[in-house]
Amino acid sequence: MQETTTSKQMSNPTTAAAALRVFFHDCMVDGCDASVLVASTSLSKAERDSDLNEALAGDAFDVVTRAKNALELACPGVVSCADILAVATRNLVKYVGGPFFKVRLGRKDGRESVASHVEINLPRANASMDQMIDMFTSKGLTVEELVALTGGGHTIGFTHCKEFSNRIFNFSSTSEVDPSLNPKFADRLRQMCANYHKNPAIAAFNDPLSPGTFDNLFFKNLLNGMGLLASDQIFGGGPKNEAVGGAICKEPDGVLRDICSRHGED
Ligand code: HEM
Ligand SMILES: [Ca+2]
Repeated sequence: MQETTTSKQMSNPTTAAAALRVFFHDCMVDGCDASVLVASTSLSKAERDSDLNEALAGDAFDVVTRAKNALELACPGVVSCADILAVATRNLVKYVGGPFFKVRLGRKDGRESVASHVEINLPRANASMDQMIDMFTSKGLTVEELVALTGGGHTIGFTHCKEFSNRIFNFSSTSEVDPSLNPKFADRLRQMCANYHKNPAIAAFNDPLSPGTFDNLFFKNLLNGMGLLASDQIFGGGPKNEAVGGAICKEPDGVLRDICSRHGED
């Protein structure tokens, strides 16, 4: 397993982010049961083919397939794809600088994969804070976990221009770009995405300062107006994001404010 994940990451450095997002999209929809890997049939449309999963990167599916093939040869019918996805993601996150943690095994692969379950369980880039909180707390995750997991997810990987184009082109009748964006960052994004209609594959780094490393720069970016997605920037709080109706740092109870100040200070 270790060998499969390491060699895949070395040959395709986008694999870690790909797997982490697929794991997130799997777990949020009917639990971590690998239902996101299941293919559609003529009778039913699977999660994989829902609109929200359209851009999941092929490297993630490939690394699971490779590990599954190797494990089936060694011990047929023992290790589930759900466990493989969990362990592969852990290994890959560690490889790009993240923490090591033990993964408890024994997940069973789901028999059901229903495309319509995706939309109600996963947030989009224009989700409000309340929608994100509702989705996470309905799975037993706290608000702090929502922020930590999203910061952990978006410290690596890419986002296609269409996910944030409304923030950099024709934002409102008074402003071309979202005022919560750092103006220089917005300029760079506008140049990069100028032709995104013609070339929808153009994508920007989620964390422009350290795109391939798992670290806490996501949080520092937010404080500088460099959250790529509107949903990310909501977590930034502070005066810059009043326009998008944040902010987690402004909560009076102190708990949420701690998350921002902790990451903003060090
Ligand atoms: C909670 C709100 C979240 C929203 C609205 C959101 C939304 C998005 C969107 C729109 C993209 C860009 C997809 C594309 O253009 O291809 C993306 C990428 C990504 N997300 Fe999230 N996400 C959220 C939370 C998370 C969490 C909790 C994780 C993991 C723990 C995560 C991991 C990732 C990763 C790794 C990528 C990059 C994928 C790649 O480069 O292949 N996200 N997310
Ligand atoms: Ca990073």
